[in-house]
Amino acid sequence: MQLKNDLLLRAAMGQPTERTPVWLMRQAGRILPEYRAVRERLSGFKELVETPELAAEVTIQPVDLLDVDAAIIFSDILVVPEAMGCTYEMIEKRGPIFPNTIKTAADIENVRVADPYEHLNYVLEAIKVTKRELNGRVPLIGFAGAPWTIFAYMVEGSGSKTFSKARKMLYEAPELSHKLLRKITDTTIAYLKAQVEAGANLMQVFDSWAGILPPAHYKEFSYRYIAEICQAIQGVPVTVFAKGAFFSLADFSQLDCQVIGLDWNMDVNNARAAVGPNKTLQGNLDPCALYNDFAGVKRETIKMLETFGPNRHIANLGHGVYPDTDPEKVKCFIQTVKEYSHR
Ligand SMILES: Cc1c2[nH]c(c1CCC(=O)O)Cc1[nH]c(c(CCC(=O)O)c1C)Cc1[nH]c(c(CCC(=O)O)c1C)Cc1[nH]c(c(C)c1CCC(=O)O)C2
Repeated sequence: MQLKNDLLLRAAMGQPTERTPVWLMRQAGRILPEYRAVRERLSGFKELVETPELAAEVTIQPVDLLDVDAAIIFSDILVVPEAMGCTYEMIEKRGPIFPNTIKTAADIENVRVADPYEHLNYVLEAIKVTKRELNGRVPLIGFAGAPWTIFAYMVEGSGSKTFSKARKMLYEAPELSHKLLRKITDTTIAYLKAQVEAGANLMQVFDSWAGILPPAHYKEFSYRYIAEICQAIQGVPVTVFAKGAFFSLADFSQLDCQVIGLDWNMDVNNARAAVGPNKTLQGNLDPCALYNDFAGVKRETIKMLETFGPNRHIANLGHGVYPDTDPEKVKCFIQTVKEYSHR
């Protein structure tokens, strides 16, 4: 079906656009009272993720309420380790916990390469329902975690300041680490391909814990698997967002992907110089800039747009929007991008 608004896809491919497209990481979620209303009726986060009609409903909320240029399928990166046999629990106000972490060679042996059609069909169904209900209004973004970030959760068992258990495994058992990363990569490639087949228009790979690795480890245990994923996903643009991986931006220029996401620590001019002219950059306003008054939100947003310039840019925050952000400030950010970048 022909999209009525394909700004995101054209900007990703480096084609000219009338203005800069804009969406927000974590736009579907707690910033919207309408999301919280759906969520409160349910037993928990997982019921929402696993019920395609409800996942589609909250995926579309930001399109209706915030007027963003893309929807992102409501799910989580942690559905992948769950499909591989490591279930997670989402603890209210604390985050995810894995009751059984990966510790030994036998644990890694027991992890399976998941078939997305068997173990993640609820996400594929949610994509199909969302595409039908969006009716071509905006593109739908599919996503997965990068293998290293998924590995970090499977080994550590929860979020962590240091992820020292996960990083320790890279030193103590590099071959075993690669064995697990191999299984995660194979699952992720099949999963992303299935999302494309279900109708998603662009894929984003989240490497949320990229920034905790030394550059040499990043290259060996993360980058190479991301490169493989990029090569395997054809037919839709791919965005790689590796939070904190400023040291790898020059390597990212070699990836078979169209868009590189920048976090708010990254200097836009340095990033452009490292990545080169042939990729679109996405980002990178500090999520805290949205705690400003309206004039401040506008000012910071315009500053960001001027730094990136009009071409090969997708406006976004440098990470997910914080849950206590006023949706009116989010709207101000979006409207400012639309008005200011119009040409
Ligand atoms: C690391 C990571 C996770 N999940 C995700 C990442 C990568 C991006 C990033 O770095 O933020 C990705 C993610 N998680 C969620 C989405 C949905 C789509 C969207 O971006 O709008 C996406 C793209 C829903 C969610 N995932 C989660 C929520 C909040 C849970 C709730 O509604 O009760 C939502 C809306 C929970 C979650 N999920 C995860 C954590 C650490 C937490 C707890 C912290 C938090 O609450 O933000 C793992």
